[in-house]
Amino acid sequence: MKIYDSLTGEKNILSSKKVNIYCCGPTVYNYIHIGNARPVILVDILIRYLKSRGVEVNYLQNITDVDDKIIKKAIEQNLTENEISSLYTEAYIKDLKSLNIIMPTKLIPISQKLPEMLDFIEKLVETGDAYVVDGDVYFDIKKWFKIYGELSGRKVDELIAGERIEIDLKKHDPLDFVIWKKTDAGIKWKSKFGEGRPGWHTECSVLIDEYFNHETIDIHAGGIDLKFPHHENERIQFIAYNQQEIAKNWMHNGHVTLEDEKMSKSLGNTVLVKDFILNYGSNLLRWFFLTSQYRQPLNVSENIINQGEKFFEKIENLRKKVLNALLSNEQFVDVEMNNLIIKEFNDQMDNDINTALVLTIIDRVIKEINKEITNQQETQWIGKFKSLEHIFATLGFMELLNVKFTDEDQGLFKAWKSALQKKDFATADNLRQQLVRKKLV
Ligand SMILES: Nc1ncnc2c1ncn2[C@@H]1O[C@H](COP(=O)(O)OP(=O)(O)OP(=O)(O)O)[C@@H](O)[C@H]1O
Ligand SMILES: [Zn+2]
Repeated sequence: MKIYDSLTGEKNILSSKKVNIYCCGPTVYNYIHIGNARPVILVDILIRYLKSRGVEVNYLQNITDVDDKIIKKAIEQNLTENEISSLYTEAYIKDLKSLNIIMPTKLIPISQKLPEMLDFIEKLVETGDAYVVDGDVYFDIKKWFKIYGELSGRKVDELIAGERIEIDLKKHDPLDFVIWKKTDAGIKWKSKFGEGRPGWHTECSVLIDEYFNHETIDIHAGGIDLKFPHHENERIQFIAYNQQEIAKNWMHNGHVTLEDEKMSKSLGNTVLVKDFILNYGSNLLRWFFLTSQYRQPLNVSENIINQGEKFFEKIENLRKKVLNALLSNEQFVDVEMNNLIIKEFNDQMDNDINTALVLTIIDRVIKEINKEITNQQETQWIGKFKSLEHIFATLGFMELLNVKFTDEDQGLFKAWKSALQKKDFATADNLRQQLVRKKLV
């Protein structure tokens, strides 16, 4: 398959049978909003697709459970940092489950990897890639001027001018960033530099380095907002430490916006995942992300939610029609999935996960099945229906198109039809109500 790489701006071929993926996880000081769900669902769809093509996936995600924002929240709520981070880590995992996310192969709270972080930082100091000033440790960017900025596509002087980087007299260069932070507030660890905490950019580099055995991973995912400085800094540290790239492909998703403004905790314009699911269900959120190319911004609005609801009505109508056809018949010929449809689907997924076009395939196939059921073209529609089931499972929808039933259900259905034929409407009504309760009609 081809994946767009934000570093080179080109679509690279991903042909390996074993794929290592990392996606920056949440800072656990609040519930996640639907913007935060976009990278997670994107990676989930990618993983499900790769697995459907026989690829083995090793997927790591971090939990940032040490951070200034957590300390601030703990002070505000008169709780310990650990209480705050545990509460929101649990909430995050609960959200992942409600979103039908395949859990990462490993989910690591960064607080568990302090010795590894310190080893990493100490080595960077030894090699002259970092320097210590009064208990803080900074990454020294000057050796890396040639490649620093490549990911965000900006030259070093543009970065200095554009980012209004705070003047810090301790730094040798304005672009140097802290990798170990001296602190007297909040959780801290002892180190040879004094008591402190690791910097956020270092946490991801170290986790990747350790878990993937110093190897360049296949895909590094995350929202576009993390490109600079977070990913730029992750990359440069890894290169300094290992003399090789951190990732072969950088996969950045566009922002979810509300009234065309980035949804973000800091701006306070968030829709929480748990609230969205309560109101519209998690399938609708997944569908919402499928509607556009993942690199594009995506605006949430009443209009798009209405469109989503119509989409699921269409699926529900199809499900009932299929059930009716299946329940009315004793036997169906066993038909394989429709290979042409699966190929069309795979082709779009292979093209940098072109889900917007996948949705048009789904729409067309639904129309065809509806028509073929009406015309009783049994062998055709069953193959198409099976392909649709495969596509929905690969996209990670939950309980969609469920047409399972027991012999008893079929007995009930037949009794209803027979009562109708005999014009025994009282019995028919009663049987129908039972079928409705079982969602069979
Ligand atoms: N509006 C958004 N649209 C898409 N992805 C987003 C959005 N906001 C955050 N993300 C992504 O969610 C993941 C988790 O990010 P993080 O926990 O750092 O968010 P955050 O700092 O809480 O964001 P914010 O404060 O901006 O809401 C990152 O990959 C980030 O890029
Ligand atoms: Zn990261």
